[in-house]
Amino acid sequence: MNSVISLDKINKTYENKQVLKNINFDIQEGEFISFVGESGGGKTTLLRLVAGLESPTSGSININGKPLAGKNTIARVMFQDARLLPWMTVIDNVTFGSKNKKMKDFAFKLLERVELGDKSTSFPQQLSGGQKQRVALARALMSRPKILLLDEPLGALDALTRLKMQRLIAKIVEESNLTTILITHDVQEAVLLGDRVVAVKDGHLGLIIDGIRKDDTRENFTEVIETVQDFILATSEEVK
Ligand SMILES: Nc1ncnc2c1ncn2[C@@H]1O[C@H](COP(=O)(O)OP(=O)(O)OP(=O)(O)O)[C@@H](O)[C@H]1O
Repeated sequence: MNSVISLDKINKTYENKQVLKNINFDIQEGEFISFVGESGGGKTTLLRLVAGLESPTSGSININGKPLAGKNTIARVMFQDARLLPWMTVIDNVTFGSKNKKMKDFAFKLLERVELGDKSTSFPQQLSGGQKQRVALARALMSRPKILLLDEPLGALDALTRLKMQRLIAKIVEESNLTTILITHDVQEAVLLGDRVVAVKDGHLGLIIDGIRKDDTRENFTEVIETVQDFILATSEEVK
């Protein structure tokens, strides 16, 4: 199988602080990888490198076998805040204001997929937090990316909305065969959504474990969550 994302001996240093340490990791097409771990462990930095928003201090990132130079054009990022433009309607936020008929038709389809078909002419301030994130998801899908990078996108949502969004993201990612990286502080979310769950420890990929999407018995689910939680808690104590 071909790796869509391949990280080879990645190091990243900020102002003498080494944030990522010799990261080697391959992600296959259509895989969903969850990164969890202590705050400041380097998860967002890793995601920014894959997005091409920053470069590694050393090592290489290959996307579909080619070295990444500059912005990753087949990836889109979704953040904790939806970052919608308040003066534009929902549909214009998705099309970036384009009046092109084909783009608008596609944007409408995407809004239907995120169950917001009836909100296309609303403005962001008329939407709930979950609805805003769904617009952000539709906007991320507008350029038909192959890679979706999710930086704690559900972090600000209430528990029930979060559960609904998790299901929606899982469905859309599966349908579109998107290769996905999710950063989350929620271990349950990481295990539920991820084909693999990676606990990031002090700049290293500490624990790598299969999620439960393909093997979902309740017993296994609890076991996987506990393993990840134990690892993260042990990590925090060591760091202190
Ligand atoms: N642009 C920057 N300049 C200097 N230091 C930075 C920069 N970006 C990140 N860092 C530092 O790198 C470390 C890792 O940050 P990063 O945001 O990747 O961690 P994280 O695991 O995503 O944390 P969190 O879960 O809190 O978002 C932190 O110590 C942070 O202060």
